[in-house]
Amino acid sequence: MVGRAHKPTALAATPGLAPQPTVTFSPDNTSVTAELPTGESVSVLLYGATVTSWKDSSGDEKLWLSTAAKLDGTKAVRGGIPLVFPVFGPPPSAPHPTANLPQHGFARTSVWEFLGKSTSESTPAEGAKAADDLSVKLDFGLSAASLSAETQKLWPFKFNLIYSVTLNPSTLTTSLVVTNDDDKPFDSQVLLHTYLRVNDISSVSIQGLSNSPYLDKLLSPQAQTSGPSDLTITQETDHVYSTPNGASDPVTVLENGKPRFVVTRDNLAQVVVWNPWTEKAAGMGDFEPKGGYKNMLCVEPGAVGTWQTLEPGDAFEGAQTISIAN
Ligand SMILES: O=P(O)(O)OC[C@H]1O[C@@H](O)[C@H](O)[C@@H](O)[C@@H]1O
Repeated sequence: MVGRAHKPTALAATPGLAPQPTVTFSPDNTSVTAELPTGESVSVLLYGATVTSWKDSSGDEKLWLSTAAKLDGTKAVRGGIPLVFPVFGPPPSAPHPTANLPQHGFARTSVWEFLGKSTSESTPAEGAKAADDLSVKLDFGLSAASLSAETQKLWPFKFNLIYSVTLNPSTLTTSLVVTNDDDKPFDSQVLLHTYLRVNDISSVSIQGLSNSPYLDKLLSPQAQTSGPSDLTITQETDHVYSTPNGASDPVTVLENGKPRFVVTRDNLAQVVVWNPWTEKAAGMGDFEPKGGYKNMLCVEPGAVGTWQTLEPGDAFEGAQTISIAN
């Protein structure tokens, strides 16, 4: 799909230097994988800059990916972390520049360019292993020029997106910078559509979304306010929370009362919680196994409550960090 003459390879081993992260391309050049010397890894498909895998040091997968997900660039990936831009959900029916775009926009169905990697290592705390501080960042880019002529016509703005995926031993950070390169303003929404892997949805609870205004996309009227209890998932769920303290409210996913993931946000005021449950999962051709809804929970930080209007030359940045809590 994407040719790349000079593939990055593992950094050369220098005697006396601590082992460094490796970055490798898949044989067909469609996906890039970074691995820390301690064994954690992350893989990103150039199609959509979709994170398709995040593993801890024991090889345990942290993201849910459908076994029927299309990874060949014919359809947005069902699972991992698809990237939503410039519109969340079905486009508005009222006249708006995003009105003709597909559901969740074009970022998740466009081929991104791999811009490079960087590594960092802070001074380790006394007694800590150097590798504990080691991180690797992969940068990806997408601009109007790389969209198909058809998509450029549907959304006629010059923009630049830089998506960075940073792997630390116990965290994954994904951040998006949107820059308006046009001479007119544009509106956009951003969402990081993270499919977390859980052992059993019936033992999951979610902290950090209580007493919060939210839209229930399955109900009319949609506007609701959550109660004081932790959220549990017992049926199809499609909620858009605007937490009281905005992006500074962390969201914790627990299983059997034990924290598994903590999601923190930067500049992303909303959190979508989505689980398709039985019927919706059954109706999605690329959702397999059908019982997979028991093993996934989408916790999706986003700026989707309103439109982010960017003036020419201005930029918007939003990020999530997912920490493994046990
Ligand atoms: O099937 P898609 O386009 O990937 O969307 C999956 C879900 O994504 C969620 O973010 C939306 O809130 C849901 O309404 C939607 O059904």
